[in-house]
Amino acid sequence: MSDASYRDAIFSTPLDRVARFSFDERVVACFPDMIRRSVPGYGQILAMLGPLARRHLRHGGHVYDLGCSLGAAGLALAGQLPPAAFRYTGVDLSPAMVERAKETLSAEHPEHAMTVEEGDIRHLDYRPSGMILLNFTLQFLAPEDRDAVIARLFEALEPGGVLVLSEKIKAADEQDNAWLVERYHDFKRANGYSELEISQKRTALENVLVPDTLEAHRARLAQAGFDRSLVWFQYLNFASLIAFKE
Ligand SMILES: C[S@@+](CC[C@H](N)C(=O)[O-])C[C@H]1O[C@@H](n2cnc3c(N)ncnc32)[C@H](O)[C@@H]1O
Ligand SMILES: O=C(O)C(=O)C[C@]1(C(=O)O)C=C[C@@H](O)C=C1
Repeated sequence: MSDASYRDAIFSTPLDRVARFSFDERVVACFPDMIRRSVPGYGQILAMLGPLARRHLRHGGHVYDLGCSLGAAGLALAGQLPPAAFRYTGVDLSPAMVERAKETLSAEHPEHAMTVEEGDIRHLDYRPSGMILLNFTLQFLAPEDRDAVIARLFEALEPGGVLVLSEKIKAADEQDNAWLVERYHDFKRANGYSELEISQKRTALENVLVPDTLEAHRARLAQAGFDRSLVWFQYLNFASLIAFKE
């Protein structure tokens, strides 16, 4: 199968200097395994995209998947909806991700209208869309860039459109946050990651993945113009929101 991947062992040996995390060739090669073992609820979130599209996307509408990585959301939609139901554009900044995503989508779903392009979601010339997915992508943008991107997505959405925003989050209360982070590390241990892997990955993600609180996300969505938003999924410090443009 074209999405077969290696087991993630990137942080398994001691590194003299832990480099900033980046979506390079090594990460691409093990990404399906990494994200499945590192993001609580990842599979459940993907499994709801088809049902959400059935409810909120008009037949044949356009879907953006921003920071699409290997196109997992596109694969999930194509597995659940017929080809005429939607058109899909995946966008990612990492050339290695884009190359693999293109291969996978065309090999597995040649009958679906799905394209993947290399681009920076901060500077994209957005076309009108009925559904926009940001599945664990906004967290990688510099905090000061986030408001403008969400505002542009609101503009790009057609009336009746929805934004699905999945993110690693932090709790406003320090004690609650510490508990969630510790249980998240337990989740990683249960999925086979060692103490060394957990701590080196944590270092690599410092100042690269900067989580917001759910309150900050909802305030940003409201500020951008979204009429309503709600958290439809949460598993430890990972959550998914849906925001509606009336
Ligand atoms: C955690 S991954 C997303 C996972 C993916 N959405 C999924 O469901 O499997 C984050 C992705 O965002 C991409 N990314 C980060 N900053 C970006 C930007 N400014 N523009 C486009 N893509 C970006 C990264 O290259 C990476 O592939
Ligand atoms: O491993 C972590 O600590 C994570 O936060 C998981 C996470 C993410 O949330 O995007 C971080 C980087 C990889 O893209 C895959 C998963």
